[in-house]
Formats: sequence, structure tokens, C-alpha cells
Amino acid sequence: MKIAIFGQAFNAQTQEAFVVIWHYLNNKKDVTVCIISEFNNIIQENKPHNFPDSQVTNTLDSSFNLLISIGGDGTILRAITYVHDKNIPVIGVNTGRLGFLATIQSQAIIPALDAIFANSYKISERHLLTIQTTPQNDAFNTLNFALNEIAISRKNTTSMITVETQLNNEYLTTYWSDGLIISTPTGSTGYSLSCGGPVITPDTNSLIITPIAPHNLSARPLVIKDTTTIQLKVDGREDYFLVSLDSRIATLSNDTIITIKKADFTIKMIELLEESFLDTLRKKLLWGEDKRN
Ligand SMILES: NC(=O)c1ccc[n+]([C@@H]2O[C@H](COP(=O)([O-])OP(=O)(O)OC[C@H]3O[C@@H](n4cnc5c(N)ncnc54)[C@H](O)[C@@H]3O)[C@@H](O)[C@H]2O)c1
Ligand SMILES: Nc1ncnc2c1ncn2[C@@H]1O[C@H](COP(=O)(O)OP(=O)(O)OP(=O)(O)O)[C@@H](O)[C@H]1O
Repeated sequence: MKIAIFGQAFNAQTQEAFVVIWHYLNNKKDVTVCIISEFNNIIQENKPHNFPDSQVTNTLDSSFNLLISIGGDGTILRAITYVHDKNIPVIGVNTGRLGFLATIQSQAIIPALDAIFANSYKISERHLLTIQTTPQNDAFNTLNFALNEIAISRKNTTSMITVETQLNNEYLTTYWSDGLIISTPTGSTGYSLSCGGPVITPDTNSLIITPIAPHNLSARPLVIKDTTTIQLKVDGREDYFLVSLDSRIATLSNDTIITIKKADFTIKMIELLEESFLDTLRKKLLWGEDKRN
């Protein structure tokens, strides 16, 4: 079994989690552990003396059986840029704040690894979005996918932008707002939620179009089929606007036509048998919490 480990920091919690994982995996027979070099560089800068050196890799290929992300949700979003379309199952150990996607708590690492080695887990398949622009933009040559959302937002101005929106070549509306979020089911509990979007379960074949602070009482989040092709054209006082794919941003000019579609690959998130999305909703977002319950 070949396992990759990724992280973005080597603070006390991450180090503690890393050491537990490292010892566990190194005591297993027939397990090769590789640290993604971006993480290894951070470890090397911060590691205490006598810390073992490890096998390092720049990229992942489909020979890997598992990627362990140590951090929070931001770290998972970065970790999946290494996985791309290679179908490597991903699990997140939460040493960050919320950990909605990174569901394994530090104190539960060993039982979680025991469950994985006993093949006692489910795979939650997550759909992603991809973007195309006319004219083409180099920013999207690589890493052209988002697990949470693709968001359009104003840049260098307090002035609103307009986002003309077509669904499968049919005009929907022109939003007057700070921007527009196209969210996957996974992203429905992220930025879209903060802008009034609904939560949808990860196995739903839908996307959500959520305006960011629309200056209009009739602009509401819209749930559409995930096979829809979405076309956007931005206008505003500035000549440029921002587009984000999860945590990555690029600047585009107003003459750009944006096409957003479901990507043709998925990310496989490992879910332990005693976990579920609904459970995470209650635990992490305090779903429906009411003193009377
Ligand atoms: N106002 C907002 O709510 C807002 C604004 C910008 C970005 N975001 C989210 O942050 C993500 C980027 O993460 P980051 O760590 O680089 O930024 P960050 O450090 O600002 O963290 C954003 C927060 O969103 C949470 N989050 C991320 N994805 C989530 C998901 N699928 N479900 C539930 N919570 C989730 C994270 O746990 C974190 O607490 C974006 O994809 C977007 O969804 C949210
Ligand atoms: N580039 C970075 N440099 C230094 N520390 C970082 C960097 N990115 C993340 N971290 C730290 O790593 C930890 C995990 O970060 P991450 O963004 O994954 O999660 P988070 O935002 O803390 O939690 P969550 O996203 O679950 O709310 C945090 O302690 C964060 O401060």
C-alpha cells in the first residue's frame, strides 16, 4: 500500500498528528509512505532534531492508495490539487479550526487508520466544477477545477458588478451584486451558505447559483441540475474582476466569457462507517440546534 501525506503547516497540532500517523504507518508491513515535497519542505524547516527523514514526492500518480491531509478544510482543498483525476481516496485529519471536510479529529487518528486498514469505510464521491474562458487565460491551464465553488467577485472597487447569466444557452438574468457563486454540493456548506444558499447533501446531482450581496429582493439562490452549462459575462465600473476556484484566485477582464461545467472526474473522500454528512452537519454547523431539543 502506498500512502501520501500532505499538510500546509507544521505547528504543534500538525506535528503531533504527523508523528502519530508516521509511527502507525511505519509499523505496518508493506506500506510505503511518501510526503508531498511542499509539506516536506515545511517539515524540514521546523522539525526537531532526530526527526526521521522520509521518502518525498512532487506529484501523485494512480499507484497511490491513499492521501492523508493534515490541516483543516483549506488544506484538503489544496491537497486535492495533487489528486486531480487520479482517483486516490482522500482523508483529512483536522488540526485546523472547523474541519468540515477534514473530519478525523486528532485524538481519533489511530481508530480511523485501523478502520481504513480493515477496509471498514465508505467512499463519498464528490463532484467538481471546471472553467473555460474565451479568450483563453493561462491561469486555468493547470488546476482547472474546484471542489467547493467557482466564485466571481468585484476587484479594486466598492461598486457592484453585473453578471449576465445563461443556462444551457438560455438567458436566466443579470445579477447586480458583489459577485456570484457557482457551488457544488460539497461547497454548499462553504461560501454559498454564508450568502444564504441552501445546504445540499453531497450525493445530490445539483449545483447552486448564489448571488453575493445582490441589491435586489428578487435575486435568490437557485438550485440547478449539475449537467447544466453555465455561461457568465461580467460588466462593471472597473475593467477587471476576480474569479476564484476554491482558494485560488485569478484576475479576468470584462470582455471574458466564462463557461462553467461539472468536471469529468470526482474526488473520493473517505468516510468512516460511524460518520455521515448529516452527523457532520449537526456536529460542525450545529444544524437545527435548539435549546428545547
Ligand atoms: N464568507 C465566507 O463564508 C467565505 C468567503 C470566502 C471563502 N469561503 C470558503 O473558503 C474556502 C476556501 O477555504 P480557505 O481555508 O482557503 O479559506 P478560509 O481560511 O477563509 O476558511 C474558510 C472557512 O470555510 C470553511 N469551509 C471551507 N470549505 C467548506 C465546506 N465545503 N463546508 C463547510 N465549511 C467549509 C473552512 O473550514 C473555514 O472555516 C472557499 O472554497 C469558500 O467555500 C467562505
Ligand atoms: N500557508 C500557510 N502558512 C502557515 N500556516 C498555515 C498555512 N496554511 C494553513 N496554515 C495553518 O495550518 C492549519 C490548517 O490550515 P487550514 O487552512 O487547512 O485550516 P483552517 O483554516 O485553520 O481550518 P478550517 O479551514 O477547517 O476552518 C492552521 O493552523 C493554519 O493557520
